Amino acid sequence: MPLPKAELHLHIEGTLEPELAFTLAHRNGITLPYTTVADLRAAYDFTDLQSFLDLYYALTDVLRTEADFTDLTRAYLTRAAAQGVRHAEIFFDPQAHTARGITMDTVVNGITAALDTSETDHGISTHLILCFLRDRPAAEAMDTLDAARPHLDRIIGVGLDSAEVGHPPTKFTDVFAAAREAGLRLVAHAGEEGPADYIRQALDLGVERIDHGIRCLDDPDLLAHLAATRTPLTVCPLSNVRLRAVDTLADHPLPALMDAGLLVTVNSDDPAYFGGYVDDNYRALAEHLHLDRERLRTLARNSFEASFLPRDRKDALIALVDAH
Ligand code: HPA
Ligand SMILES: [Zn+2]
Repeated sequence: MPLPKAELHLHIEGTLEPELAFTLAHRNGITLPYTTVADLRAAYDFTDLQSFLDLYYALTDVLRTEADFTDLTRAYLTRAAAQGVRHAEIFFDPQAHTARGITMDTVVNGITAALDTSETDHGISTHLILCFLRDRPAAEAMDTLDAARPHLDRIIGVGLDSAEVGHPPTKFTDVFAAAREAGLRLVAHAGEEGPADYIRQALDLGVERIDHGIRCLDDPDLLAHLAATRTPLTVCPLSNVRLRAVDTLADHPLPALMDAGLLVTVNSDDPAYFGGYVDDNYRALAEHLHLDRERLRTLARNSFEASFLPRDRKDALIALVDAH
């Protein structure tokens, strides 16, 4: 059995497997520009974040109805259970859908219908995090937050994703202040392709976790600050290699981040696109970086520690790792 763990960096749209993409395209009368699953998988040859995002956004077009979002989320939860996931904090990108005329209600109702049965079906507790697309205007992010207000009982926090370079966190200072005012938790992607300074800016927005964050190694003072404050990083090793933020798994900076005293977690990001779900990431690290069992258990404990669960739930889940 895989180690019990939390997944804290997972884009639900990034769990769309080619088979389900074809099923939903057929159901919705959409013709994809690919004829077979193999043909589509062959397009998963990315050179950077943008080349991935182009395909990721193109394929979201098959998601049209509540049932589509429910099927997508159910498929993820089924796979996550087999990977030892006991708690998942799931990102979604409403602007990728509302920009196509799909309503916020359709997206949130569809996803939460699957989350509602996750504890019973899979023993996985869940939280939902709304991400703003940083390459779109800040005013649109504010409109997105307003459109989500009727659903805030189902959304624990907000994040920031999409094309990083040229779209610094400071662009979203007002939106993040409004989200905090609404009682939401804050996270942001920073330091994936962008510079260490974007991590500093994300901290200035008030975020509690940094998604990716690997570029903090370029700034020793920032590294020391992240260690001292126990600010979690949600690191995604297979993603970093596929999007060429890191050359090979053997070169991945995860051990250096752990050795610097950071609260590092391992996550899958967009598993349908990057060649593995969360335990596949743990196993790839074990193999290529020779992480021993105790280091893997530390990563699993960190995943619960870095979650937005209440203290007693964290402790109960950490005890499962200890007993594993
Ligand atoms: O890894 C990512 N980085 C930025 N934006 C994203 N949107 C989906 N996945 C990602
Ligand atoms: Zn991500």
